[in-house]
Amino acid sequence: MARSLDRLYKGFRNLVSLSAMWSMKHPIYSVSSRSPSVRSMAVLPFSFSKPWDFSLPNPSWGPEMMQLYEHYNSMCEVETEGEEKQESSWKRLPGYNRLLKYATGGVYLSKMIQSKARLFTRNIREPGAGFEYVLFVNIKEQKCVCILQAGHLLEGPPGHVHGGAIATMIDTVTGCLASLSGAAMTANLNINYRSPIPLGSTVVMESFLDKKEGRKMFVSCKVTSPDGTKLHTEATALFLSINLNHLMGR
Ligand SMILES: CCCCCCCCCCCCCCCC(=O)SCCNC(=O)CCNC(=O)[C@H](O)C(C)(C)COP(=O)(O)OP(=O)(O)OC[C@H]1O[C@@H](n2cnc3c(N)ncnc32)[C@H](O)[C@@H]1OP(=O)(O)O
Repeated sequence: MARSLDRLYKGFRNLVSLSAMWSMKHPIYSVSSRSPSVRSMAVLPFSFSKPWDFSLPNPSWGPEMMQLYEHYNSMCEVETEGEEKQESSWKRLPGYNRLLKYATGGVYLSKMIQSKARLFTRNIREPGAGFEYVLFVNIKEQKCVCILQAGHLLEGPPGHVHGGAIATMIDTVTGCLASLSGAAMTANLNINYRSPIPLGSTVVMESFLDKKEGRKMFVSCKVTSPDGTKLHTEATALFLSINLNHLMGR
């Protein structure tokens, strides 16, 4: 089992390169004109044979979410300098509800633990109802950006996003950054909620690796409005790299 876990984590590391391939195979929906009624009726074409990539646009995505997606997605494209083609340091990460299963071609932790396990942030099937998000990473700059559209099932204070839902997404974005070079777990997460996030709105979450000391990774995160003028949330987190056996209680 330890060997399977090692293979599994190597698979996660391959996600970054896999993402480019995946986006070529799955053309983006046309979402230019959207009304709320169209959004609520939209149904994702879930496939039971192929993993569904939740980080590609669906009809529930509003104009701000789409605009930001297109902005970061265009930065993932191959850069050309004169005749030379250079791979961009930005990558879009595909988003699966069983990340480890689909990232590793069949070897997955969920099955070892429980076949019904699903990634917390990807388990609401109604498009637009829960966490609609896409993650972009810049390995060179050790930076992760998440574009989040928070759906109506994430309500905390009336009309606004629950603080726990915000914390979940901060943990996801910072955790993704910390896990790029190996498995890591959150040891500490400090959050300052500066201004409430309206339900249905889109926010930008930027995460940076501030410092690395042995197994410790100090990561920060900032949640802002799409134009960056309004600060919603700030956070710092400590992640510790782990041996995957840690999760198996060894
Ligand atoms: C995971 C694999 C998946 C891979 C697929 C990737 C998918 C990527 C996308 C998904 C994204 C989602 C990401 C979600 C990420 C979570 O939500 S993880 C879930 C929440 N976190 C947990 O449940 C962790 C529970 N805690 C633990 O398991 C253990 O306490 C830890 C954190 C692993 C640390 O234990 P340990 O390895 O035994 O470390 P320990 O020897 O106690 O301490 C080492 C050092 O760290 C310091 N330290 C430890 N804890 C703390 C603390 N809380 N505060 C300050 N310092 C501390 C110690 O003081 C010590 O310092 P030094 O003396 O060396 O200077």
